[in-house]
Amino acid sequence: MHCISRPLRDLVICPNQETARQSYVDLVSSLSSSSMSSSQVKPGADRKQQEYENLVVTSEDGITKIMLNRPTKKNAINTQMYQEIILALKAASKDNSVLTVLTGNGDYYCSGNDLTDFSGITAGEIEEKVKNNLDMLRVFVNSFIDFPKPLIAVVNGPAVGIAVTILGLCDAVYASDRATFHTPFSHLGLSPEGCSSYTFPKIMGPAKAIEMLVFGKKLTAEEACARGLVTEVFPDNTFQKQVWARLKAYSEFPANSIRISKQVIRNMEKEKLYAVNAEECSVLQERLLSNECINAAVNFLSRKAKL
Ligand SMILES: CCCCCC/C=C/C(=O)SCCNC(=O)CCNC(=O)[C@H](O)C(C)(C)COP(=O)(O)OP(=O)(O)OC[C@H]1O[C@@H](n2cnc3c(N)ncnc32)[C@H](O)[C@@H]1OP(=O)(O)O
Repeated sequence: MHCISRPLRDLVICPNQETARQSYVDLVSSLSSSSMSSSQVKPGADRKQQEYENLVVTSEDGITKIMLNRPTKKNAINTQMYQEIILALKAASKDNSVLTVLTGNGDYYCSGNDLTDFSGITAGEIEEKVKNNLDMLRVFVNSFIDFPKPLIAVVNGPAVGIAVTILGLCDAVYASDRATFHTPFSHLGLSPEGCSSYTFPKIMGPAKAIEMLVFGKKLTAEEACARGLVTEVFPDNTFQKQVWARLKAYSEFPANSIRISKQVIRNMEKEKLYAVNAEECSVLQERLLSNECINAAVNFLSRKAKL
């Protein structure tokens, strides 16, 4: 026989409105007190700090903040930082926070992939290094695709390369009016990653996506907002105050409802995004070994070229 809990049974069969109302209250409180599973979140008041080499991660008022922390290198993402972001996202996906925020320390949001990553290795080692890095990139991008609760980018300054493409997998993007958005892949002999070959045409239409991803047009924050990549732009002098007040208000919404609604909106696309990510990484693996790319990296390292 099908078994229903006492408050629910009372609710279903009770003829008296008053008793029914009380039973409903009992049911709701029994659900919230006893059956909160580990995958459900409740807004936490915890504040914790885990040590990373290249990130500062804090949790407060239901918001976990992951701050890229290599300001002297414009927050360029090196191998260790990729791995730390993967770990920080994993931890944030399981913590009590309602929202997770990515931001940068200093004047840049992020200058993209660390172009010195391939320096100091021999010609014989390069193929293996590229393969390992691309395996890591695939896991990195998948951790954005899989992230179970709203992931918000607080873009405090210029963003380059992978720091821009990954925004297409974020759920909201708030930008300072000082921020710019630049994907100079062709300039570097590279090709799009972060699922941008799929998300950007969806967000802004193919012609505008090609202007960015193929021809490397750098956008202002207002232009990125007009194209739908950025949710809202704030004046730089009030940026932090306004954005954090907004996020604090959002973090007070019912946590499970927010998380489930994000998943309903995003989950439908997951399989497609995994496939796009795998294809982009496979194309990029060849690109990274091309003369076009090696020459661009050498030019940057020998200080002959920057953006
Ligand atoms: C894991 C798999 C591989 C994935 C590959 C896919 C690629 C994705 C991408 O992200 S492509 C984009 C790569 N990024 C760039 O091309 C930016 C390169 N940097 C610049 O052009 C400039 O540094 C700048 C415009 C970002 C800033 O210029 P400026 O304001 O004049 O500052 P500096 O150039 O003096 O920079 C200060 C300091 O930071 C170092 N730095 C900046 N960006 C990077 C970077 N991307 N990689 C490594 N280092 C970077 C710069 O060299 C300076 O260091 P120094 O003080 O000289 O030690």
